[in-house]
Amino acid sequence: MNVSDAATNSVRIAIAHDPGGGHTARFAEAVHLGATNTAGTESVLVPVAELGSAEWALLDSADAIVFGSPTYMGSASASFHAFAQASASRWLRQRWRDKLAAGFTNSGSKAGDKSSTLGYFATLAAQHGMVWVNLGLLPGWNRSRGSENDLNRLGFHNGAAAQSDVDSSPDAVHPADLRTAEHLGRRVAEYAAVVAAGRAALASLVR
Ligand SMILES: Cc1cc2nc3c(=O)[nH]c(=O)nc-3n(C[C@H](O)[C@H](O)[C@H](O)COP(=O)(O)O)c2cc1C
Repeated sequence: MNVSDAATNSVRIAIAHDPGGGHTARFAEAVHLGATNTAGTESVLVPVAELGSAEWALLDSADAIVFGSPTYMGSASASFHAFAQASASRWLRQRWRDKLAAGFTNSGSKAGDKSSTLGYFATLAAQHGMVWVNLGLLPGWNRSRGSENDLNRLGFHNGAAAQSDVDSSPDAVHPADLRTAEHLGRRVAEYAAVVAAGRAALASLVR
């Protein structure tokens, strides 16, 4: 069992992300908000460029890890890939096996090859034996009465995707994308609680 405490139903989510130039940091904070606003959840933001032993321990003890990065050149950033490579030490012992995983990304174009980044996160999670939590939202902004303010306005399924104009400041990120990221944080927190409760129930059966 991870840090979740079955007695208090508390679960911990770690958001392993590259804040990029600031836009992606806003979405990491939104995922964090969605998770912390879910009863019984602790959430921690872990910037992947600053990993010391304490930060690795946070990841090792989390019930769920949410991966996040800007999309640069059609994939996660170099900084995120360096983190993924460094996580091979965990992969070798399958240290993160059976944790939940999810992902989010942000890029300049509406599509912008963000699917590649989210797909990469899912592959990274699979290599670690983690269990992928998708976005769980129907696509928004795809009907005559739809609007860019719809949740999941960009229509992704594998994770939360955001678009920020390349000449905009991080203060100007799209509110619908922030709400979509918050939704992901909430969804991961809810599933982490379900898994923790299920494990506790199974453990009590075999006692
Ligand atoms: C090196 C580099 C590569 C980029 N590659 C892409 C890309 O593949 N697709 C895209 O839509 N935007 C791309 N962009 C635009 C960024 O994804 C966009 O500006 C994003 O909001 C940056 O987020 P950040 O402020 O968190 O770094 C790229 C930007 C840079 C600097």
